[in-house]
Amino acid sequence: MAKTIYVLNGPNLNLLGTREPETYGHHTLADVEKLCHDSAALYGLTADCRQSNREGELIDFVHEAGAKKAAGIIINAGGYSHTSIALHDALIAVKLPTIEVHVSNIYAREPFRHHSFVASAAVATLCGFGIDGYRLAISGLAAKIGAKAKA
Ligand SMILES: O=C1C[C@@](O)(C(=O)O)C[C@@H](O)[C@@H]1O
Repeated sequence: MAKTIYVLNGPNLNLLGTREPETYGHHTLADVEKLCHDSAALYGLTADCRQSNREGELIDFVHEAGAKKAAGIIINAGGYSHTSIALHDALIAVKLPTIEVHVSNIYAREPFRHHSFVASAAVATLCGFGIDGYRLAISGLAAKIGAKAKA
């Protein structure tokens, strides 16, 4: 079974910790990535964590995950969630189980955040749990792919 999950974070998520802490909390991207490494390890999986502020680079990461036959993708595409048909198409193209994450509850925010192009390419979306959403997403992905928790 494939062991690597790609954890992709999009634009401005490198600013977690200092960016609008009232909305996104005080945890940093480094905290997110450590949480993902630790959460994946519980299931014998490895998290390959990437962040980019560029749409094309995120698409390249999705293609790479597909080419390497990764076990799945966890993605917070940030603002591109609401705009990027190209990212949606890339996720559909690689056919990997994908879980969408948002730190904030996008449905309790401005109407322009209520639609996500990523959502329709994903198995599930988690939003509003803060950075714990990444841990929950990895747990959900592990269940989906049949990766059992290590004793
Ligand atoms: O950049 C982000 C972060 C976000 O994806 C979240 O994690 O809550 C929500 C998006 O609407 C926003 O553009």
